[in-house]
Amino acid sequence: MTKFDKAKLPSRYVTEGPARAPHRSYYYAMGMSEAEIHQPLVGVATCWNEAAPCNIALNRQAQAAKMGVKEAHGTPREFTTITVTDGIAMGHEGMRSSLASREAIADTVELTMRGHCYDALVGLAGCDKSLPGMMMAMVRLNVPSVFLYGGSILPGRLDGKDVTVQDVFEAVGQHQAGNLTTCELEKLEAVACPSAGACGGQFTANTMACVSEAIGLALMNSAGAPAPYESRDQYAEASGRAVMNLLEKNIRARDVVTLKSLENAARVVACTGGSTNAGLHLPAIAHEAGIDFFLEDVCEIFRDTPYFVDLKPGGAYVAKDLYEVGGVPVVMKELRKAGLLHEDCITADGTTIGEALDKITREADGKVIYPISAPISKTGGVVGLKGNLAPAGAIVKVAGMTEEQQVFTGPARVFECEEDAFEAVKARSYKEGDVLVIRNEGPAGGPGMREMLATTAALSGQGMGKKVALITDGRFSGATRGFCVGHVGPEAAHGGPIALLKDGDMITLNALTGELSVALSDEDLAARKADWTGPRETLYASGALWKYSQLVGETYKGAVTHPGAKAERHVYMDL
Ligand SMILES: CC(C)(O)[C@@H](O)C(=O)O
Ligand SMILES: [Mg+2]
Repeated sequence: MTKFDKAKLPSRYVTEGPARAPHRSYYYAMGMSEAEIHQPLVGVATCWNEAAPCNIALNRQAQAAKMGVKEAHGTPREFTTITVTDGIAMGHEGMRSSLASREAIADTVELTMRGHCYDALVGLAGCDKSLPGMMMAMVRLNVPSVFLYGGSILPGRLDGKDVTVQDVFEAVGQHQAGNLTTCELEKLEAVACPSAGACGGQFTANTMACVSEAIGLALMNSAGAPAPYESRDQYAEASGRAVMNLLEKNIRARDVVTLKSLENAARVVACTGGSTNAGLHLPAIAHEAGIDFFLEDVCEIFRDTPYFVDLKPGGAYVAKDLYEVGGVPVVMKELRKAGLLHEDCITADGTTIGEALDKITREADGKVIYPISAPISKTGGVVGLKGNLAPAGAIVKVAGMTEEQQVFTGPARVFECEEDAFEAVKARSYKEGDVLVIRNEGPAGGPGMREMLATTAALSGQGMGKKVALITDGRFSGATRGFCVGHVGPEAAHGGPIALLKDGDMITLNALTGELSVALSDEDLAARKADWTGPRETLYASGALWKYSQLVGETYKGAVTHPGAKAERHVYMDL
């Protein structure tokens, strides 16, 4: 006997009454028993595929999640969605599909859930866009939901040192500069990524994995264990049981994701020196709940959050090291000590964050996680900027940079797209002191807001990462380092000031005061705007990317494809 009142669950539309006999026939066809058909139906969405190591371990974990659902008298129904893997899409046209895939993932999970009237959702994801896409679907549907990260990759080992894919991207620059032989490059590429799992530093996937715990959608500590560890499967099973508990208590995704829990998530991004992409994904998740939590709100949190977790790319350690010293819960305990955490938010086990943290006995180890009272730096590893060059804001990761390195003035060197900039970097046709400007790479103008690790890593690899600055209306990888300012808004395609820059304009970037400006008066900018010939024509006149370019909204609001949506009028069946 199930303790769930099926008459109140969405799945009754597909399993109950004489009119649903044909529907039940399909379930019998898949080997389900009568009892299983009449239990709650739980969608188990995974992003498993063979595109990249990030998602390859999800299938195993999904089976464990399904066991957990079954143990708690639910019937799991597994389904998959798409992914685009940034590491492989990087540096070419393919990267335009990346951010657009976040929306496709949210949409496909939503449509599958709606079409089959599932009652709850366990979502497993392992890569940069699949994590926020899955969380967006949970908040959009507002069903009882538990998120589970697929886990990070193990670090590679070369010449007695841990290495990650970041080293391989940067090795391309060393190779271009003649400081690395082809043979050495090949040796590195063969060992840098030794297992299943998402990129190992505090890059975008691990940043969003930390967010999943901090925001409350994932069980505490579930993000930490690397993908190949079968100990992850205990969390998967527990996630399956947890979603049934939430269903019983009718705790839904929007009870968990609130303004306060978004603030908790932003704190964790800042104190770990996380990916600037969180400046897009947190507003996008908030948007699904009808909450205005824009880039400037995220940056406001960053401003007074100490940076105290020493992770790559700014710092020394990888996700596995963080896990070994206690993971996100220990980080959150430090935030709590400084009064920087809302403890009353709900987490995936149905208790509050404060209650969940009370059960954690470990303390900051002082090496990977510093005590918040003696942080690496007093302000966040990620900073927001504004000024006459970015009236709608911009974002930069400063983790690992000294205060002197966070102020830069130099002449603009303008490129109309990433390829032009990469070629110039490859040919070393730029100078120390330049501010490289890459425009027409915004969400609508790219289209797709490409991530530019190939170019920024090449600069670092050439040893020029600290000698130039870079600004763009596109975005950066979590593995990008150097003074690289992204999300400059409004984007060039919308006629933002970045579209009006000319070579030689003097640009000032100041992460200490939060300024991004160009030495042009309002009159100068207005005169240039009057002469502006309009957005550059993109390559895409049809298909998914054209559709995306037509629908996508502004960067500071998360580059969502339905900026006018009214989440407060949301319906999922009659929940
Ligand atoms: C390839 C990476 C490192 O995953 C990157 O895409 C990121 O955003 O962190
Ligand atoms: Mg990425």
